[in-house]
Order: sequence, then C-alpha cells, then structure tokens
Amino acid sequence: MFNVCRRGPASISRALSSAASTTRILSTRPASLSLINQTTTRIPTETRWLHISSALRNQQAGYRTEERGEENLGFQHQPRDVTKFQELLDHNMVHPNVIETITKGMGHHTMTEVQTMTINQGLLGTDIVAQARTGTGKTLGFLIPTIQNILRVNPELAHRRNARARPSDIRAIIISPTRELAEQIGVEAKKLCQNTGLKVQMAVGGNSKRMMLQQTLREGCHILVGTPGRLQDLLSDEYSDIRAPKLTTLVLDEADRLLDDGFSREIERIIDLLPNREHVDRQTLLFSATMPKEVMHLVRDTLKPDFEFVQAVKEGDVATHEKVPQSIIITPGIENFMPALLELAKREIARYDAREPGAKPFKAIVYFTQTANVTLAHDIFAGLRASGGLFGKHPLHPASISCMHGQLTQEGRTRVSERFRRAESAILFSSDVTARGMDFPNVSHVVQIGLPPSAEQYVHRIGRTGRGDKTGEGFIIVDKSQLQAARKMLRRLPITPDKSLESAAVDMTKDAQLPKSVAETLSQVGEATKMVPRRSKVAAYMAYLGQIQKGDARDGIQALNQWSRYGWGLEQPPMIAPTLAQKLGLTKIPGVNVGREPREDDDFGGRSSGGFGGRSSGGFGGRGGSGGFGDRGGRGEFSDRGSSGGYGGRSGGFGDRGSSGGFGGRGGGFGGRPSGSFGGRGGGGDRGGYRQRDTPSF
Ligand SMILES: Nc1ncnc2c1ncn2[C@@H]1O[C@H](COP(=O)(O)OP(=O)(O)OP(=O)(O)O)[C@@H](O)[C@H]1O
Repeated sequence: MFNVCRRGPASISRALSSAASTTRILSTRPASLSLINQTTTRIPTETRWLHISSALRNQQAGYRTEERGEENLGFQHQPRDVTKFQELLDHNMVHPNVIETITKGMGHHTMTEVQTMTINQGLLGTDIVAQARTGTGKTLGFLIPTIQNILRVNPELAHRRNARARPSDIRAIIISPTRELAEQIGVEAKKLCQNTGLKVQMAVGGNSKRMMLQQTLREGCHILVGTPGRLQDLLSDEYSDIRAPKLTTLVLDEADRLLDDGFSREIERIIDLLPNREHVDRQTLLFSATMPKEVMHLVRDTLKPDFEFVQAVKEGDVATHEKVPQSIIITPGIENFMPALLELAKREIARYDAREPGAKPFKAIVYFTQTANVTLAHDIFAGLRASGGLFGKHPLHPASISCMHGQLTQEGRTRVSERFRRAESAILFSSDVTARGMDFPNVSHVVQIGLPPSAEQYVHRIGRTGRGDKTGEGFIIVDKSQLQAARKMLRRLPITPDKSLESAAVDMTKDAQLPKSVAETLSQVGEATKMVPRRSKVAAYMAYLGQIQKGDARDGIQALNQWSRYGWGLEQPPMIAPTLAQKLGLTKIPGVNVGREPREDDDFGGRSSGGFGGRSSGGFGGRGGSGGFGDRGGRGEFSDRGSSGGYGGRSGGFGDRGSSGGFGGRGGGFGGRPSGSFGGRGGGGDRGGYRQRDTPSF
C-alpha cells in the first residue's frame, strides 16, 4: 500500500503529479521544522519519515499547548504512531471513556491504515486532507480526533454527569453532502460520545427544524452534524441560538463533493458564519475516497498552509478494492437491462439457496443516475410475478424490493434506509443519494445501470459493498450506445467483461429462440413492465434523454427508441416537446418524435401504445400474429405455461399457445417444447434461432 503524508500544498501537487511508487514519500523539510528550530539528522530512508514526523510531533505538541495556553490537564496526549485503539489509551492519547466504547462497544481493536495515519496526526490539531478507499473507517478517522480535541480542552466533558450544555457550546461542525450520511455520522458520533458528557445534534434538511431547535435548546450541543443547506440556515438564523464562537474543529466528509460546484457556495457561506480562524484557532479535516485534481486547489482556501495530505490510495490508482471484483455487462439495448438484472438476482439467490461456497444472501443496491429510472425499475421489480399466475410467489423471494431517491419524503427515506439496513436479503433501487458514505451492512452486490455521472461516483457506488472486512461484487450494465463513453470514463478501473447472463445478450430487435429460463425471465419482466403506467416510462425516457451527449445523439436516440419499442411495446417513441428538442439540439436527429405527449395514461398497453408489445410490433405476445402483450391478449400471455414461450419479434409474440408461439413469429423458433433447447421447432435460420452477439471486450 502506498502512503503519502506530506506537508503543504506544494507537496500535494507533487504527490498528485508524481509517478506511482510503492515507498513512502519523505518529508524532507516540513514547514514547522523551521518554526520550532528543529535540525534534521540523517535517518535511514525506510524509517526517516516516521522519525522526523515523531520528533516533530513531540515538539509541535509542546509548541501548540504553550501557544494555546492550555494547562496540562492530566490527559495530554503523547504523540506516537500507534495502531491499536487500546494503545491510544495506554499512551494517554484518547480518553478511556471513548476508547472503551470503541473496543468494548464497537468491537474494533486494530486501526485501519487510514485511521492510523489520521488519528495520530489529527490528535495534534493539524489540518488534514485524507483520501482512502471506501469502507476503510474514515468516519472514526475524523471523529476520534474531533472528540478527543474537545475533551483535551474541556476534560470535564468526558463524564456524563457534566452533561449540561447550551446551543452555543458547539465545538465541532461536521458537514456531509446527504441527509442519510449526516444521520449515519450523527449516530456514530453519539455512540462514541455515549459515555461522555458531549452532546451531539443533527441538522438535516427534510426534518423538522423546530423540533431540532427545541431539542438543542433542551440538551445543548458540542458536536453538530448536518447537511450544508440546513447548517447554513441554522447558523444564519438569528433566532436559532445555534452559534459556534468556540469552534475547534470543522470536518467536511465527502469533501470533494462538498467543494464541487453543487455545494461550494453553501460551504463558503457556512465558513463565513464561523469565527475567524485568526481569532479562534480551529482544525479542519477533509475526508473522501476520491480527491479529483480539480478540487484540490480549492482545498488551499479551506486549510492552513501547513496541512497534512494523508493518502492511503496509490497515486493515480482508483479507490476501489481488490476484494470487490468488478464486471461490465454490455447489452445490445437498454431493453435488456431489467431482464439481465433479474437473471443476475435469480442466479445469486439460487446460489445462496444451494449453499454454494462463497454465496451470501443477495443484498444489492442498484444505482441509476436519474430518479425516474429508479422509480421505473423499482415498479417493474416490485410487480414481478412468478410464471403461473398473478398470485405466484415473487421470483426473487425472499429479497424485499424498495427504492430510495431524493423525491421521497424524509420519513420515507429514513424508513427505507432502516429497512434495508436490517434486511438479510433485499434489493434497493437507488439514485446517488446513497452512493457516498452509506454503511449498509452486508451489501453483497452493487449494480450500476447505465453510465454513472463520473468515475468518482462509480467508485463511491461500488464502495457500498466490500466494506470493513467484508467482500462483495460490482457490476455495471451498459448498452452498446454507451460503451465508448463507459470505456473513456472508466478506463482506469479494474473492470472485466462478463458474458454469463443470457438475457443480457438477447437481441430483442430480431427473431430468436431462447432457452426456457431466459424466455421466462423476459416474460416476467414484460408482464411487470406492462403494469407500470405509461407516464413512468415516458419520464424514464426523458430522463435518459437529458443524459445524451451531443456527439452521440444519433445513437442515443436510436437506443432510447429501441427501448421504448422492444422494452415497452410502444409503436412510437414518447413525444419530445419542441422546446425541449430544440434545447437539447435534437430537432434534426432521425427518430426524434417532436410533439406533445397525450395527457391521459395508457397503462395497460391498450390499443395504441403502452404496455409491453403494443398492437402490431411484436412484444410478448398474445396470439402470435397480432398479439403484442396486453392489448387483447388477456390470457396468460407470458408463457405462463412454461414451455410455450417465445419472444416476439415482428409478428410473433410470446405465445401462449404451447408450441405455436415461439420467438419470432415466422420462423417459429425457440420455445415450443418444454425442453427449451435452442432452435426448437423451426428455429435457426435467419429469423429464428438464438444469435449470440459478440460483445466487445471492455
Ligand atoms: N478499525 C476498524 N476495524 C474494523 N472495522 C472497522 C474499523 N473502523 C471502522 N470499521 C467499520 O468499517 C465500516 C466502514 O467504515 P466507514 O463508514 O467509516 O468507512 P468510510 O471509509 O468512511 O467509507 P466511505 O468512503 O464509503 O464513506 C463500518 O461498518 C465501521 O464500523
């Protein structure tokens, strides 16, 4: 593992631009050496960093204590590089009331690498930028120094009996970009402080401000954890009484996100509301698994010039774990996404049911970039039924299905979060609100559908599995129109192509024969899709539309239209309002259906559009020829007799009549007989038969 712990901005740019190395970079002239008149002695290369660092720390500690006029309160830390939590106690570095909670309450004994680096350093009061892989315990990495540095100045707060506090007693503010993460950090901080007199409060958007203020008035506050908007609101509200005149620590968790365009203004305003650092010295801690170069220059404005950059990730490397194998599934179209996901989920559940070695209960988070796609996928999966009728067991039993996105109420978000946290087997369809920091236990799989917003976001999403000492698996599913962009965005990640899912490879625009299990998966997805209102599909279509890059508009529109036709059975793609088409530069792109969407819902396929299949254009369907799922079929369209299926190409349909259906009308094709072999009756040939597509290697 590569570690960089260097001093000052110049070092950061060097560290960032330097080639990958496997040794520690030496700090030859730390800025504060001159401050304390330390002369360097030559130390063997291997150990030099630690020696200089330790010598420096001892001196710094004395220097800072004197400078701040702190008395020695009997619990002064003796800076060392310790790696066990117990040693923090043995060396009087952290109060026993905190350490006992960690070792006895939480059961942690050995620090992770990033904890060793940040806790030892953070206890000195140094400003820190820390980058380390997801799930490596960064939360304790900033909470322990934050808490201990308050206790060092106010040792009376180490005991519960001294629990009186006011809203203006805030010593530390911890900012997180999402509500769930702020709450999670708040819960962790409360746990750590449970045997002390420190009061932790949470200021999270979406929750009642009045209730929060009442509680803070009653209990007081030493550590305030919150999201940027609510924190800014509280600190600027002259009637809130929330003040931080004695602030000693400011933490930005997921710092790169907080410093990017989305939040930087709010962060600046919050900092403006805090005491001037020249009058009240404070420590700033910035933590994240990703620190893109673009945000690093912003760091300088937030930190003291002599800050430490703790990097527990190899330079130029990505912050994903070797213990989380990552695969890409490339499909012919977007219409394959849900069948591929269902096949994957069934396979993993079956592996666990069969107690295959290494198989774990299937607990997955499935990410989409847009909320409309989260909702659509959730509604399809929630509506899945086993072949054999409406009241059949859910094909993914016992996994529960839920969704999480920013448009849910805060109570809804909290409820979903808690249920997923506790579930043994579950699928959570989620937007990026859970992508960073969330520590759901035992997530076995992360599946990303479509392109993530950035390589960093991919890393954070993957980081929801393989946390702590757990293992996990990551998948990303893209269609061929997204492949180039995916290659560019994710080129440095250790992702290998996976071709094991048959439904991911079915070219739904062509006639083909399918194995029984694949036919069943397609039919289950088809039937559930049919039940989803047209407006949800249109919303999902529009959401993807906004993502299409200008240069790829032609391919993008073609992929979307193919999805709406073969995935949902719409004869015509959804209409794009003229102003929107113009704004997105799509007016001249072939296939764009400019106009106004009809207002009424057409939920069940009906005569004109919705549903899986539509009137004439294939789909799973009815009675071969004209069926299409839904419109008139009515009777067990989706091969609910198991053996009869076939996937409808132009006119075939997913037949309900035993062997007559078959994939791809004219060629007959797969299905027919229960044997479900390729090329059943009349299969093969140009139109029939199952053609394995050659997916390019990633
Ligand atoms: N020293 C430790 N030993 C074992 N487990 C630990 C230790 N420290 C923390 N953990 C556990 O590891 C998990 C991940 O910790 P945490 O959420 O702090 O990770 P993180 O690095 O902040 O992740 P992310 O980058 O996703 O925010 C948690 O369940 C936590 O309880």
